[in-house]
Amino acid sequence: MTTKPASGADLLDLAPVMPVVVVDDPATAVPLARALVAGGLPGVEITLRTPGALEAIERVAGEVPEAVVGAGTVTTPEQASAAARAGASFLVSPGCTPRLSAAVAETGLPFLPGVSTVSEALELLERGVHEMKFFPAEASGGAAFLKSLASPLPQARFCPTGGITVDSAPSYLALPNVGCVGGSWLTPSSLIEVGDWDRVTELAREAAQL
Ligand SMILES: O=C(O)C(=O)C[C@H](O)[C@H](O)COP(=O)(O)O
Repeated sequence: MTTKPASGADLLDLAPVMPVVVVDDPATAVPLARALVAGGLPGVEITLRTPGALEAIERVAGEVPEAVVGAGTVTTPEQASAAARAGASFLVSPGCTPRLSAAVAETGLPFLPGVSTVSEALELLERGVHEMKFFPAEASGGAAFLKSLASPLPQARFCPTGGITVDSAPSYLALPNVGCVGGSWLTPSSLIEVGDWDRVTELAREAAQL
């Protein structure tokens, strides 16, 4: 059983990569999570973009205690509470609004709110939130943007996500203000559809060593 993250800082320190997954068939979520854990990546962010996502979270939470399963693409207060009820251990959003923050606070779960500008990061820092997702990372300036924030906002730490690959991940991970990167490259739908869990484990192993 993996220790559950208690804070955003714990999430950033879990592993170098947070796999971001789109699950169409909830039955695939359990072998998928096991494959990621076998490769050395305990975290799995299941995006709330498909009808089966909440069931997938529920199954992983119940059947894969070694995994740390969370919900991604949390964009409404209702999704935040539904994900918590399904057993999510953390929540991730591509952005952040006051309503969403309030709903997430009620769940008591660690949360990575998304930002893509300096002012958004400053606003979170003002509220005492130091760990954030940087989304969409590549489209918003990539590693160069985050590098520029390290001096003026040294208290902010990021999980950049969006367009990152195994090749571009090291340039982010080398920065002092990056804890981990998020990405979907470990779990392409082509592998999920055919159930090639060994390949997912290989990709996870490669990512865990970044
Ligand atoms: O769903 C969310 O909460 C998001 O913010 C978007 C995801 O993090 C990205 O879609 C993952 O990025 P890719 O690795 O480019 O696929």
